[in-house]
Amino acid sequence: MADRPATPILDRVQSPSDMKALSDRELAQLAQEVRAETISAVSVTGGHLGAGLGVVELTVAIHAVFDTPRDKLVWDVGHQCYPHKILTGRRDRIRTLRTEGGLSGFTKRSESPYDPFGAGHSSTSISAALGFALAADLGGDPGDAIAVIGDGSMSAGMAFEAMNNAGHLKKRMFVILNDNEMSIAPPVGALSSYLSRLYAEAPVQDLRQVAKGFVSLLPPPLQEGARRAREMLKGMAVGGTLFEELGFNYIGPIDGHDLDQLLPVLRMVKARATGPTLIHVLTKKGKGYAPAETAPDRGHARGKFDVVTGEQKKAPSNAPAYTRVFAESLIAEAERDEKIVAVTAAMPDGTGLDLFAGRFPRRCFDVGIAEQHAVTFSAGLAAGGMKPFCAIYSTFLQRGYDQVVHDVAIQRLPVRFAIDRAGLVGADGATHAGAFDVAFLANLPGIVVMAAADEAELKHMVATAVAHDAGPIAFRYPRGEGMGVEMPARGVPLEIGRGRVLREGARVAILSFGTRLAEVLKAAESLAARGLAPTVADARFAKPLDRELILQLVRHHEALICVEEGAIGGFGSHVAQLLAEEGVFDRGFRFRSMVLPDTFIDHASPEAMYRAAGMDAAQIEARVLQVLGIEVIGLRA
Ligand SMILES: Cc1ncc(C[n+]2csc(CCOP(=O)(O)OP(=O)(O)O)c2C)c(N)n1
Ligand SMILES: CC(=O)[C@@H](O)[C@H](O)COP(=O)(O)O
Ligand SMILES: [Mg+2]
Repeated sequence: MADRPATPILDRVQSPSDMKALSDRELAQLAQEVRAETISAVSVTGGHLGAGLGVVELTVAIHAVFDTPRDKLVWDVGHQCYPHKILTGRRDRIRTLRTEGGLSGFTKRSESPYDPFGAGHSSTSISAALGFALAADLGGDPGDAIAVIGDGSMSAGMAFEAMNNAGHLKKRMFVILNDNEMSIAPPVGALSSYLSRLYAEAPVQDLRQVAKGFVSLLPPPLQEGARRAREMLKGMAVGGTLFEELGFNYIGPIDGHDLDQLLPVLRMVKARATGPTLIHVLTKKGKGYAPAETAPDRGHARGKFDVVTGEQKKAPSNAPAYTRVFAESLIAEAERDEKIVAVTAAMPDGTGLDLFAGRFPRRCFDVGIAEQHAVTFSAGLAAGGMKPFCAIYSTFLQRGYDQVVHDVAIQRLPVRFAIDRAGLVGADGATHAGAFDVAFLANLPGIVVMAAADEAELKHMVATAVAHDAGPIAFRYPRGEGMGVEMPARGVPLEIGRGRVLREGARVAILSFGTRLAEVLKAAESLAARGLAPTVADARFAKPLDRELILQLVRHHEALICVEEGAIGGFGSHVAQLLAEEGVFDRGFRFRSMVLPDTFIDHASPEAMYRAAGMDAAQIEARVLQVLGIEVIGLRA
């Protein structure tokens, strides 16, 4: 075993510039130290583990060979960026990952010059890197542009839009395809099979022409490595690839954990490549940590864990998670209705459709990271007579919005949208907030938009969606555990457009939409203790609104306050529109709409984020007192 350096090399690396003087052997040692640091950090904070472990050597090699941050390194999704953050001056804060005030779990421009482009959603890196490459070409920020994109993210249409354009523009840029044969779940799709064939047959683009003579260009210490690369390439077959057809130089596949391959190839392409170049690296998600390597999801996301055993320290919950309630409700409905089918965009576990697929393998479709396709595919299923449940997180549904409008709503096709992760999601921060779905859906003619106030309501909304064939219908529910309410034996379809009054009060009515209801009821309790018990109602529907209920609340109260887990333009805006149209404001009626603030809220716990958003029980109470003109010291509305 090579004698280990007395001082960890990582202690001598404050930034990538400190890596330039390291030998290849020292870089290999550095990679091991970065891997250990990544495991240690995530054991403390929780977060995305497997993807980062899979790119440790690649991260070291890129920062050793390229001149970051002058060269722009753009990570796709960004969930694999923890080794990158450790090597780019953030090691001292790496144990604040995904915590309030701490480092983001994804790349973020405002966090570091080494994060030239933010991420969180997949398949954006090639587009962004191409932008940087053209900017440099046109006299903007100089430097090379390198996108690192996974095999799963490569399956999204946006990645091929960018490849198509890059191949056309023919500007020098680099795409490193990190192929670990994993998405969150095992990858699906023809592209995944194609990539597997690429290294089964090992056809590689013959770079001997590029390799010829470049050795003399490199400084002597690097020439040996370059010779090895040339020898290695000599042994590889010549073959055409899809990527070359798109105008890229293709190199690979190479072992993404072998610095003896990575370093000379990256040095070579940096020295000599012209035009767009794709380097296909093979890696293992979770590499170097057995509890991740052997896990079905390869350690994609983990709570805090014990490094030795890999055991997660997750507090047991006494309430079913909303996701599981959705899945179990849909399974129960599908037992009775063979028209029910389900669609996910690469998130079977996150949406709970892995449970549905286990029961109905032929009626569940994972289309890969392809939300646009998922929506229109669902529209096709509906047009073909099925009852499709398109289960997509609120934030990821943003990617398929035109398809919702153009292919579903205009044709009034009965697609059922199961919108999980509605509202603020916590550690994933602003890129994953489910803040906008009500705003971008409820304005569509003919759509029904619901929000579950608790897990029992969610079960009824699944039944409601099954029964609704008149057009598109969406129901939203948050990430995490339910309220622990009593569950009905069976979901019962709700009357479309009907809300419910939960407690009668006076002077002020609070109309809640979604799971803020729990905080509203807490606020109501506190107000009752002041002798100011408000009426509390659950709207259930943002579209169609329960006009009768709303106007009744107006008739019997001095003021109406709406509360929702969404940005402006959603439920409260629709109520305001109704009140305006009914001339309610002409009579000086007081109305308030509590929505998420007009800002992107950084990662923290969901409770802390809602507090920052001004939407916890105390702030709801303060808003009621304020609208009644009652000033209470210390209560911030
Ligand atoms: C538009 C979008 N849809 C879904 C996700 C959820 N997601 C995060 S990582 C991931 C899998 C990415 O697979 P790959 O690109 O192969 O990276 P790996 O985790 O294997 O390193 C998915 C589906 C996302 N971030 N963005
Ligand atoms: C990186 C990414 O986009 C996903 O892994 C996402 O973080 C999953 O979110 P949940 O943890 O809410 O399923
Ligand atoms: Mg992958």
